[in-house]
Amino acid sequence: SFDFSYDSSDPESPSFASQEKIFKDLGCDVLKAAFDGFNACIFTYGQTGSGKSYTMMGNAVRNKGLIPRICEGLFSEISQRSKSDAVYLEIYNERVQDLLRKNTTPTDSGGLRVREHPRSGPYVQNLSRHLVHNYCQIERLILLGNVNRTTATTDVNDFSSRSHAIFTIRFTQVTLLPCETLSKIHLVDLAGSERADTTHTTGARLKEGANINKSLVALGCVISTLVLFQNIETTKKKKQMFIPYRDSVLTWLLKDSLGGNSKTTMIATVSPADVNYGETLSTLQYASRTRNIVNTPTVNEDSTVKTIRGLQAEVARLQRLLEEASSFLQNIAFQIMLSFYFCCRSPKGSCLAL
Ligand SMILES: Nc1ncnc2c1ncn2[C@@H]1O[C@H](COP(=O)(O)OP(=O)(O)OP(=O)(O)O)[C@@H](O)[C@H]1O
Repeated sequence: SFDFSYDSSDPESPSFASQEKIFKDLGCDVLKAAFDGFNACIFTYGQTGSGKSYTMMGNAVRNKGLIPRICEGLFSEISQRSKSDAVYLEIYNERVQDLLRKNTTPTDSGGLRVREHPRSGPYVQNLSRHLVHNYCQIERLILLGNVNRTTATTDVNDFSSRSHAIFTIRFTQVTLLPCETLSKIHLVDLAGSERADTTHTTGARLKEGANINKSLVALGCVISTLVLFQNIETTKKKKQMFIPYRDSVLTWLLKDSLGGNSKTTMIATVSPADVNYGETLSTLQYASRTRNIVNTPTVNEDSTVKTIRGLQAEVARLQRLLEEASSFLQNIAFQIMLSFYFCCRSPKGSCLAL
């Protein structure tokens, strides 16, 4: 089962799906979620060379992919009261690297450290964050990050991504005060699953391939456990279950997007070639399992803003009560005055009761 299915192998075919079509179907939902105050995520999964980077990034000039189009959409609708910042990282051989600032302080293992905040969740320490005001600024960041990203030539793909890349936009909106929402948009281009016998990799490429596969297995494991978790009915058993998010940096950073607070879309890319039958089947099985995950997206409001709004509602309620009480008192006063008037005007010894 699936929501959409696209064929982009032959531009002459009547069923050909352009980058614009993919954006209209999938990217617009991400924008809507962000403007409504939800977190959103799109990630691509598929074998090496099947078109993940093409779908996410595209050909920068002619055939823009989802990332530049989503950024364009965001800035075309953004208001004066919104602000955005972007981070761009890659996970290369299980190490996190900042794609927007090469000379970051690495840990002993050579990458940046991933930590977890009790409320806002996992984050990368010392990752450079860039305030962006318009599309040109964010486009520059995308291009810089793409230049820094680790790619290499394999037998299957001339520009094969050797790392998982996560481009994250934090989008804050201040609408009628007091209302502030923060949406995190994760746009993820995973490195492709690959078999050494088809890619003919050796040495460093082989090691990269092994690490790529390792984190994709960890992703698969998280997905399977989440599906099991959601099928369990008793809360006690649910509490005993452990979701192995921390088994890889990728799953740890995408914790919210997988079974958490996010509207997430998975794009499975497959090759039309029959030699790839096995990989295609495995990608579709992976996607089919992922579809069973139920996320719980909520609007991300600032807690102080929430408190202020609660207090404002309380003030409004008390004002209403005061108004009701004062009109009741006015009414009583009027009636007393009226009865006094009639008492004064009635014949001696009798009093008109109202
Ligand atoms: N729909 C498409 N139309 C035209 N060209 C495409 C399409 N999909 C992929 N390509 C081309 O195929 C090649 C491989 O695609 P891409 O690099 O996106 O694969 P990938 O899945 O990201 O691979 P890897 O996992 O190795 O990084 C690229 O040259 C890309 O431009």
